[in-house]
Amino acid sequence: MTESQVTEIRVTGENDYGVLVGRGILDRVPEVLGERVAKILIVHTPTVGRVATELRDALQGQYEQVLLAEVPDAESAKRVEVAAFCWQILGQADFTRTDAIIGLGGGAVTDLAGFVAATWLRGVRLVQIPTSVLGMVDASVGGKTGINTTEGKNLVGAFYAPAGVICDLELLESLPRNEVLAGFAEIAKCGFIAEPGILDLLEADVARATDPTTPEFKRLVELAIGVKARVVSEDFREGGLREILNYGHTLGHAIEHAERYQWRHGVAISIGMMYAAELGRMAGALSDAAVDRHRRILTSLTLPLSYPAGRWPGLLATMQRDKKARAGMLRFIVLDEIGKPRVLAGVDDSMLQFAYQEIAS
Ligand SMILES: NC(=O)c1ccc[n+]([C@@H]2O[C@H](COP(=O)([O-])OP(=O)(O)OC[C@H]3O[C@@H](n4cnc5c(N)ncnc54)[C@H](O)[C@@H]3O)[C@@H](O)[C@H]2O)c1
Ligand SMILES: O=C(O)C(=O)C[C@@H](O)[C@H](O)[C@H](O)COP(=O)(O)O
Ligand SMILES: [Zn+2]
Repeated sequence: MTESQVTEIRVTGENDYGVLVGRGILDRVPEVLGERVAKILIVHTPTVGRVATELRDALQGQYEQVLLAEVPDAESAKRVEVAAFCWQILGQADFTRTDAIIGLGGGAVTDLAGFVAATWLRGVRLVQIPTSVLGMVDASVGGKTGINTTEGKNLVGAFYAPAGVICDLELLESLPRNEVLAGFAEIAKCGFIAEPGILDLLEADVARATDPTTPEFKRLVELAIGVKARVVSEDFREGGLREILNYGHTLGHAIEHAERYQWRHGVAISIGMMYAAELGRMAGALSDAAVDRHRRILTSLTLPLSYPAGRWPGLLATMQRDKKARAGMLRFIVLDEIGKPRVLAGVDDSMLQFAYQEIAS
């Protein structure tokens, strides 16, 4: 694929903004930033330093000041000390409410940049430019921003909508293959919870589906963003429906915490989805065939499906801090069938452990 159309997927409801998907589309940044912006802070990781510098150079003549904030890579960016480093730059450069922040990087950076934008002066303009598959299909799209704490994943944050999101598929050229595949955990998630067409595309030819240069890849990115945009448009603040986007995350986040945030999110979520599938089967509805489909698809993406047996007590303790828990009661998203998610609450610990035994290594 040499040329591609620019697709715009809109998030509506409480907020209204577009998610652009195309190739070589960073010239759309000023249009998405909108008028009146004078100063811009581009928050990025070292891995996309060259893109950040080129973007700054391209914007420099058009704005009063364009600054770079290079932050630590991956989950190390999602710490309060790093947010404070960004706040310090904004303070020292006198950023006002008409100035803007650009998040440029993987999901960890867009989560951090979003949180900084939400908190600086109680909210300044934010444009997200995700550079990983996961950032494009999920993290940058729905306005969930946040950082981790010692106690758990994403425990501090805000719902804060961007002015727009720019998914330039050319930026994926430098993304390592294992990161591409980790991002596909969230694409598969959208397939399991709402869009079985995603699963069909993955099953038809996983090599083409996961090759960022193919039309199939672009289609999958658009389908996954479409699922997220539809859900977020209906329930931005997670009053109910939005919880389905957390499929696989109750255990997945506990695994990330157990691994001290050294694992990729998508890798942990893969195990979490396999667990949720087993739980769905035990809760009485999900068929053996659907559970096997989870296993086949996640395996075809070379994602893991199991976690050591002895880790269960620690995982169970961490899951108590999951944001879906209510009054000390854990709640999971499970499927009755592919495309039919629901909340499963009030499950006793023995059933939870029984399901874990199915994925324990
Ligand atoms: N806010 C949300 O709704 C939401 C949704 C899903 C995930 N998340 C969060 O997103 C994070 C995971 O995102 P991720 O998988 O992108 O991880 P990440 O941000 O850690 O990026 C993965 C790795 O890829 C590198 N990278 C990114 N783009 C690159 C590029 N173009 N070239 C070379 N290297 C590149 C990064 O520097 C990093 O080393 C987690 O913190 C997760 O909690 C948030
Ligand atoms: O957008 C959502 O809502 C999601 O749950 C998407 C998830 O993929 C994402 O990992 C999110 O950050 C998890 O949110 P949390 O509220 O469980 O921290
Ligand atoms: Zn996720």
